[in-house]
Amino acid sequence: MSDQKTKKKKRAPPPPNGTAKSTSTKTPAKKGEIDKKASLSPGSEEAELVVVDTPPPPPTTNGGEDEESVRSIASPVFPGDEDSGLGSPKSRVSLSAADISAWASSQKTVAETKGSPLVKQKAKHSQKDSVNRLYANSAKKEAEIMALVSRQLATDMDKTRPKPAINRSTRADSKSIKPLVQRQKAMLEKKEADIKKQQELKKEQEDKECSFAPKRFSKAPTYLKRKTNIPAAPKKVSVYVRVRPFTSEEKDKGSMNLEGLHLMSSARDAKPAEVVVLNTAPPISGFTGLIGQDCTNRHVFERIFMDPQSIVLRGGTANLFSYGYTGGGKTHTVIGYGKERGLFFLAAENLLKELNSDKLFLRATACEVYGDDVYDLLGKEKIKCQLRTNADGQVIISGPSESEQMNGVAEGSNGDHATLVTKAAGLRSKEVRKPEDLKFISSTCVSKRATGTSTTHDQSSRSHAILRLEVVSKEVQTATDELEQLLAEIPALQNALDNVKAAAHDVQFEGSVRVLRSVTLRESIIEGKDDADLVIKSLTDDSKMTLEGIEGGDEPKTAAEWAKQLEMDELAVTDVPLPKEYAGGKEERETKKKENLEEQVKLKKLVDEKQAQVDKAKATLSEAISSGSKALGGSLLFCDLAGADYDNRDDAAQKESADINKSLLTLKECFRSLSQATDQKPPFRESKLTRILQDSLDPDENSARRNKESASVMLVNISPSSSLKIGTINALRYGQMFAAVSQQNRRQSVQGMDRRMSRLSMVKKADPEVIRTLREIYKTACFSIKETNEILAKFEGREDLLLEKAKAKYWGVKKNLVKVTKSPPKAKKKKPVLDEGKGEGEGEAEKKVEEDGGQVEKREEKVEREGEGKLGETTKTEA
Ligand SMILES: Nc1ncnc2c1ncn2[C@@H]1O[C@H](COP(=O)(O)OP(=O)(O)OP(=O)(O)O)[C@@H](O)[C@H]1O
Repeated sequence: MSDQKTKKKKRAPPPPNGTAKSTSTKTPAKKGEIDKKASLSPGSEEAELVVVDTPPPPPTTNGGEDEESVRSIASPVFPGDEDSGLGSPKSRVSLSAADISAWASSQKTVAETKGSPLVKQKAKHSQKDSVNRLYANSAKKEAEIMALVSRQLATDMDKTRPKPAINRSTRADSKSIKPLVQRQKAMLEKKEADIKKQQELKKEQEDKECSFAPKRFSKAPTYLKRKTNIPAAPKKVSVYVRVRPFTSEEKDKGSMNLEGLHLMSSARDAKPAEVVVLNTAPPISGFTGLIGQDCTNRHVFERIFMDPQSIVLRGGTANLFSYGYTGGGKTHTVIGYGKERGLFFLAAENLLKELNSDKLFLRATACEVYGDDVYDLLGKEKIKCQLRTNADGQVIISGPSESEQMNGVAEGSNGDHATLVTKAAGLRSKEVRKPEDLKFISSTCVSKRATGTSTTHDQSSRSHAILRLEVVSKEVQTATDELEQLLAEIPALQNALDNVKAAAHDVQFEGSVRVLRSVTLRESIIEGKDDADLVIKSLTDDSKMTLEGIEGGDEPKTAAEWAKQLEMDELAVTDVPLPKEYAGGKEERETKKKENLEEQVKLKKLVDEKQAQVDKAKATLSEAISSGSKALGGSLLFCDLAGADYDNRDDAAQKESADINKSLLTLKECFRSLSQATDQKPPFRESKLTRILQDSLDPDENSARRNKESASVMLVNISPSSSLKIGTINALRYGQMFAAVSQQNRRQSVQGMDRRMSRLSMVKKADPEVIRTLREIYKTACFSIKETNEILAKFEGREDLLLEKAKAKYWGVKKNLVKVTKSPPKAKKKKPVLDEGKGEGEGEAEKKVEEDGGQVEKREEKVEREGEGKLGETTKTEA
């Protein structure tokens, strides 16, 4: 920056009473600023401006055996050259020696130009003119090259074939093309065979994977992430109805069967429409299956839960929901009575048997959601819990919090920072090493559930109970506990640090005063009141003020008027803190400030140390998991849902029903979303029940689960008794809604998903060999890497098709299906137009991509039409 330009910032003059200190009035500039200014020599700013409009550097030659004749006229860019620092294609246009010297002199002229903006502007214009002239020359020459090369190629290659897009840049001499094509044809045939073989092998491998999930979705969880807006694969959701037998009480009362109710199990392979549960008009049907009165719990387990449970062995989740009115048989099915063990027991027994390891066991937790509250059911008393979301966005259920003294942190010197760690324990858990260990759940949890009067019963379950069993090992358990302990300490330490930081201000300042201060200083100094500040005595409504300690200060003036009178830069009204008064004066204040700073440093160190420990604990946990069984982290979830109500009861009871209905509807919407391929997130956040279930139903990418597979089964438990008709029909209708969203969406999405998956699998699995071959073809056809990349991006997921087209078009490899009309598309006439906004190369690349893509798409259309037998006039293969 020139010296004349440097403006001096003036400070307020010392007050007339002479109390002003000679404190430096200079604004401390930031380090970066000083460096920047220091590095700018006079005229460097102008030099920077010149760079913007600088034409391309002199041409650089590219290697190649047969290209001398072409290269002497043009110096195009080829695949592999883009890293050579040549810049955009525009900058690579060939220039003659005269052009170069003209360019160099214009460069010099401009670089030397300094002084008034008008001169600079003029220099820039003349430079621009010269560059434009150069480009116009180059474009003319380029057109000549194109014509030459096109003619040469036409004689060498099939004349009926559309000309390769060699119009802008070419390296290969026309003579070299024929042998090259032959060599590459041979190479290509070999590659084709290899590619086919590899694809077959891959397919075989994929088919072996994932025995439970439908094969077409088996790979989905690994690369279908919602984050990338790619629809997630539908999750397996099945909905069954179980009809229980009459109880002895019902038999004694002579209860009648509900008319039209099917009591026998449906065939395993029955279609949902065939699974009629109740013959009403219209019939209640559409379920995955009906489990009749003939089935024991073991039958039920084997039919509906054995398969989903196999996911747990791979670290995934299997969820069982039971729904129905009181007396429908939920507890009988899930927990079991007497000798008839429930699915909870049978699943755990089966899982432990399958795990077959002393090192692995299950960790059980149990909680219930009642209205808007969550309770831990496992233990002597029911404990109210909180739902919170951790740093990873995962929902954590935490019990009552406890505070304890933080290690290594003493009471702060001012007594003003936290020294207690507040930790909230997670849900209480029990180890399950053998199925009998589950007994405590039936004895404690079930009895503690909230019950109440529903429309039909006085012992209706009014809460949703959630029981979980997770596969763990001692190492994983220890590492998890340690990590949780450390994670609980970090917020407490951070709080302590924040408190000390906040106290730093109070140690130094007390109250504030309104002053008139230079705008520059206002922004750069946040210190308290400075002796040089102009203290405002009064401020009027029309922004005029009187000042203290200034001659004539009692005359109200605006900030601008004061600035003018005092010959200062812009002034502004600012509130500044007042330094705190200590008995020991400034010295004591400085000591306090120093102590506070030391405290901050100490706590910051502790936070950093704790964070390092957390990282280490995470690594330990991760190591414990990865070195252990792949079943680690797998879980079983059993959810006994509260029955929905359709009554108009009053007050609390109605609110209770509303809460239940709301959460059930949200659950249904989540099922709907899960069972279809969508990039929409299921509405988990809309109810506490679904928030808790989210990580089991649809673990997202932040989930700690190693395997994010999950399968859910909804079981509607009903009584056969006609006396419970209303409750039974309501439960069935509710279940039918779940079944409908699951089946219908599944059916719909299977086709869509098939298409998407086949495309996505291509996107994902684009064979490197195919890509490499495509690159070679485009390289031979003189496409730059940039152009090639654009074409590949445009045809992402359809590389195989592109390969066929490209082979046909550029290598003359005949393709049975690919046909073109008699007249090949006319090559677009190139215009050597150069606009400032878009470089020539860019425009051409776009055109070429469009052209290529357009042709391929047109031909695809033809092929499709041919498949329909409508392409009678098509006569000639492309080659
Ligand atoms: N499949 C079955 N076979 C024989 N008895 C059954 C069956 N299902 C349920 N029962 C009996 O029906 C009665 C009610 O069952 P259960 O207690 O499981 O109902 P529930 O839906 O859990 O009710 P609540 O919602 O009140 O807990 C019990 O006496 C139980 O033994």
